[in-house]
Amino acid sequence: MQKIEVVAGVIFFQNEILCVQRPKNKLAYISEKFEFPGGKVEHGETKKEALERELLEELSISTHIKALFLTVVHEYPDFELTMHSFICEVETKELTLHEHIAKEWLTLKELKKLDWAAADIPIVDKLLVNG
Ligand SMILES: Nc1nc2c([nH]c(=O)n2[C@@H]2O[C@H](COP(=O)(O)OP(=O)(O)OP(=O)(O)O)[C@@H](O)[C@H]2O)c(=O)[nH]1
Repeated sequence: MQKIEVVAGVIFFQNEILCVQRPKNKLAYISEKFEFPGGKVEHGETKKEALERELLEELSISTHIKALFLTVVHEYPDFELTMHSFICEVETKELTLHEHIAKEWLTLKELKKLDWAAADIPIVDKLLVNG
């Protein structure tokens, strides 16, 4: 099975976290799901470099990447995903959606109301436990 390695940012502005919605996709299980922004690590890049690049490309934002939060390995029907999530901070909510179709800034207790990609659920759960 195809393996994909992805980095994703859990981006805080004060006590709110940025959640972004993917566009429609032929794979129903990721189509229009919410996720933490990021993308694939390219050859020769560190994880942090990949995340900085993806956040600039997808959202036109620069973030302060603080620490690795959780690595999730999830088997989707068509590929195996390894996703490294990092806690990040921004100083402004200003951004532009270049690929996603919607965004929400939510507090921890609001996160569960969204329809998350399955691989993101362990990240959401850990955020809720850590409070
Ligand atoms: N970035 C990101 N991808 C996720 C998350 N959860 C999740 O299942 N994925 C899946 O990981 C895969 C890679 O994501 P991506 O499409 O953002 O990567 P990318 O921008 O480098 O892709 P591309 O350049 O091929 O379009 C997608 O199939 C996506 O559905 C998440 O929270 N963040």
